[in-house]
Formats: sequence, structure tokens, C-alpha cells
Amino acid sequence: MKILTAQQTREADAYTIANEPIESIDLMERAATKCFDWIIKNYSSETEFSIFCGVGNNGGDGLVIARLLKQANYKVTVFVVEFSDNYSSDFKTNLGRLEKVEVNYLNQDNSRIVLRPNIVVIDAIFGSGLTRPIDGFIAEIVHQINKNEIIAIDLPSGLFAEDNRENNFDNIVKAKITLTFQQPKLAMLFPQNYFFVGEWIVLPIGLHQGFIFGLNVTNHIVSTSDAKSMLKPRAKFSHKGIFGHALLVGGSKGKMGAAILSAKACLRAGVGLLTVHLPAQGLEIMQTALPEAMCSVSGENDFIADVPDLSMYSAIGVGPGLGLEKQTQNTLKLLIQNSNYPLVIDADALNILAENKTWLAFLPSESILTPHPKEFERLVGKWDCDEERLELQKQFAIKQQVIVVLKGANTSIALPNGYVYFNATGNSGMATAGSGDVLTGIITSFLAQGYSPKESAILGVYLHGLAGDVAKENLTEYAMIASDIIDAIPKAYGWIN
Ligand SMILES: NC(=O)C1=CN([C@@H]2O[C@H](COP(=O)(O)OP(=O)(O)OC[C@H]3O[C@@H](n4cnc5c(N)ncnc54)[C@H](O)[C@@H]3O)[C@@H](O)[C@H]2O)[C@@H](O)CC1
Ligand SMILES: [K+]
Repeated sequence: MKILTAQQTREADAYTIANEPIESIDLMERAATKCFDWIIKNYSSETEFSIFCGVGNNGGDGLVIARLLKQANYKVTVFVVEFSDNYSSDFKTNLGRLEKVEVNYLNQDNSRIVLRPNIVVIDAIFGSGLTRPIDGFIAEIVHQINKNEIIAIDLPSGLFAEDNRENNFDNIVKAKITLTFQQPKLAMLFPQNYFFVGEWIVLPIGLHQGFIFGLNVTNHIVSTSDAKSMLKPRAKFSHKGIFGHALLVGGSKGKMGAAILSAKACLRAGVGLLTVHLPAQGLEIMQTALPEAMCSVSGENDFIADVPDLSMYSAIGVGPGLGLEKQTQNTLKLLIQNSNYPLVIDADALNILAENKTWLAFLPSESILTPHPKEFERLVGKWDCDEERLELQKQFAIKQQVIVVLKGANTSIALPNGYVYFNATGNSGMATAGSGDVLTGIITSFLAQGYSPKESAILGVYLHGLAGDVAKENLTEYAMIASDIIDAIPKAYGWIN
């Protein structure tokens, strides 16, 4: 699904109004009704709401929500934040439609409000029309409402939809929930903005699909239907050769577990055959833990010191538990030089690359690198904010012609053409030892099965997160461990299909 900029959203709104049988005022009614439906499902009729409305169309949404909540017998008070006397036309119309609701006007001379702590605030001061950071009396209002529980409409007021580098972070609404129209905004996907956005929920409002289809957009979010359309059916008369033969290179003394987790995930994700190349001491451990995996044994006992014959594999993943021994580093160099197709590179393999940056130029194109933020920093240096981090990620992917999977909440996947896909599955329970090894196994599995590198990265990250969500449901995000994510892969496949 495309992530439109605020400007593109305005164009899509305008195009929809011009080309569909819907008036602007009715589109507002539709959008606000979606919010109302969500609110009444999640808040009991005892709840008291104070709705803070600007005088643009975001405020117009707030007025419609006020009317609908009042009609449903909720206690509602409206505060109009008069930042201008130029009310939008749909705002005016909806102010006229509001009946039996107390309306208070706040402005430069009168910005004092008294809010009891149990009141739930609906924030409809600014949406995508914000043009400069909030200041003055509006900032004072924001500070006051931030003490209460807040549901933000479209965007938390004060947050720009894309780039907040020039913003004043003291004057932004801190929502618990953001009900956003049609698609998440880029800023909502940055960890730094979680503090303001809270959980976001997308409410489709039926913007013109043909128009959106034609837009050139670099940022995307992976939806369930995107994942579903990528997943290939398994033909009835299949044999294991059809689903590829993966090679995983990993493991060293004390770190065999990482290789096992990766190998097990690779098999669970559906590869036909798997060989693990590991140090001699790992042979018995692997064969006992995972009888389904074949083993290729390196000459050294404690670490990997040579590259096996690569001719029979359809994909290679390297890194889990690899260690940083000098001979292992040389092995990685040889692997990069000798592989004719993209590699999946993770963990210690990334750390070795960070120490030997000249090797980056020799990576097979479309190789998939899966760093967490610290590993990515070792590759590209420090950044000041999430916007800058995204820029570094894109530039790295374009320059090296690789796919960069930057792990975290909303893992982002940058492609060699500069396009970025954000993932929305997963939870904080996945911040646990071995979770990354599991991801490497899954992505390598998809590559081996014949998925393109782009599909392997996107689908791999999606399935990994979804399996994490299954595990959370069964075990809570406090108690789940990486093996649980592997065990949850079958059910996660069921959720996609
Ligand atoms: N047909 C549509 O266009 C739809 C729009 N919708 C709503 O409309 C919103 C966008 O509405 P608008 O474009 O009217 O924009 P907003 O309602 O976000 O606010 C726009 C006004 O705020 C002023 N402003 C911006 N930053 C300011 C600041 N820091 N201090 C003081 N004034 C400032 C602008 O000059 C402008 O007059 C969306 O976020 C969404 O909530 C929805 O109703 C769905 C349909
Ligand atoms: K808002």
C-alpha cells in the first residue's frame, strides 16, 4: 500500500471529490463516521468527551464526531481553537449542524480550559494542513490537553505528516490512539514519533483508487493483501527439489544456538532442502537439535574457516553466530567473491563487512543485508533523527545496489531503486535474543524457494512479524522467546492465507 505525502493526500481528496459522486462535505461525513464507529466500539457510553476542533477541515471532522456522539447519548463538549477567523466551508456547515452541544471558543484572549482527568480528549485541531510548528496560545492548549487521554483524528495536532526535523517537539499532541484516514502517514512509522502518535489505526475513506494507482510514490506499507498476493501456492505434485536447497553459513564456539534457530526457521518457512555449513564441534549439536538439516563441516573445530562447494544451492544466508575470527573473515570474503547470486547477510557477517567496507562493492547485487540499528550504524555512521536514518538507508541501498532490511518497530526495507517498504507486523516481544537469526532463516528460505530478493525480504519480514504476533497472543510479549516465533510460523501462514 502506498504512503502518500500530505500534498498527494490533498490531491487524492480533490480528485475523489471531482470524479466520484461525492461532495466534499459528504467525504468529511464519511471520514468522521468511521472515527465515530471506532470510538463507540472502544469507549462505553459512560465516557465523557471534550472535542478540540481547529477551524479547518480537521476541525470539521471533530464537529461531525461531536454531533454523532451526542446523538448516541455520549456526554460531549466542543472547544473551538480559533487560530484564524477564516473558517473552512465544511467546518462552517458542520458548526451549523451541531445541536444541543456546548461550544466554547478559545483564542489569544481566552485560552483557559478546565479538564477533569477522566475526560477523554478528541484532538481535531490540525491534521494534514499544518504549515508551521504550533506556538502561542495553541501551544498552551496542547500542554493542557496532553494531561488527558487523547484520541487524535488523522494526525496528532502539531506533527507534520512527513518530516519533523524543523518541528518543536514540546508543542505536539501526545495521543494514545491516532485514527488516520486511508493510509498511515510516513511520520507515524518513525520510532521517535511513537510518543505523539501512540497506536495508529487506518480508517479507509474510499479515496479514488485509480488516482492513487497512478501516483509515483517511494514509500510503502506492506498490507495483508500485499503479503497474500506475494505468497505462491504450493502445487499438489511438488517434490522437495522444487522448493530449493538453501545453504546457511553460521555458528562458532558458544554460538551454535544462533545457527540452529536460523536453520529451523528456514525449514519451517518451507524450503525443500537445507544444508548448514558449520564448525566441526557444531556437527553433533546440529544433527541432534535438527535432524531435518544436512551439515557441511568446516576444517576448524571452533569456527568456520572455509567456503564449501556452492554449486548445488539456490540461496545462501550467512552470519548467525558466525564470530569474528580472522579465518572466518577471509571465508566471508571468499563467499562474497564466489557467489553468483544474492546473499542474505546478517549479524557477525555485517560486523565483518563494517570492518572491511571495501568489500561492499563486491556484494552480488540485490543481496539482502539485515542490520539492527547498531549494526547499521557501524556500516554508515551516526544519525540525528529517524528522517536522516531513512535517508542513509535509501542512499546505502542505491549506492551498493543491495536491499537493506533495517530491523526495529516498523522494520523498513530499502530497495536498490530507493523504494522503501515498511512493515507493520510484530511487537516488542520480538526484541529478544535470536529473533534476528530467525528472520535470516526465513528470508533465506524464501530466496531458495525462488522468490525474488525483493519478495523474499518483504514477505520474510512480514511473516516473521506475524509469527511474533501469534506467539504474543499465546505467550505475551514479556515471555516469548525466539523459538516461539519459529513455532508460530505455521499459524502465521494460516493468517496470511
Ligand atoms: N475532503 C478532504 O479534503 C478531507 C479532509 N479531511 C480532513 O481534513 C484535514 C485537512 O484539512 P485542512 O487542509 O483544512 O487542514 P487542517 O484542518 O489541518 O488545518 C488547516 C489550517 O490551519 C492553518 N495552520 C496550519 N498550521 C498552523 C499553525 N501552526 N498555527 C496556526 N494555524 C495553522 C492553515 O493555514 C489552515 O488554514 C485532514 O487532516 C482530515 O482530517 C477529512 O475530512 C477527509 C476528507
Ligand atoms: K488532529
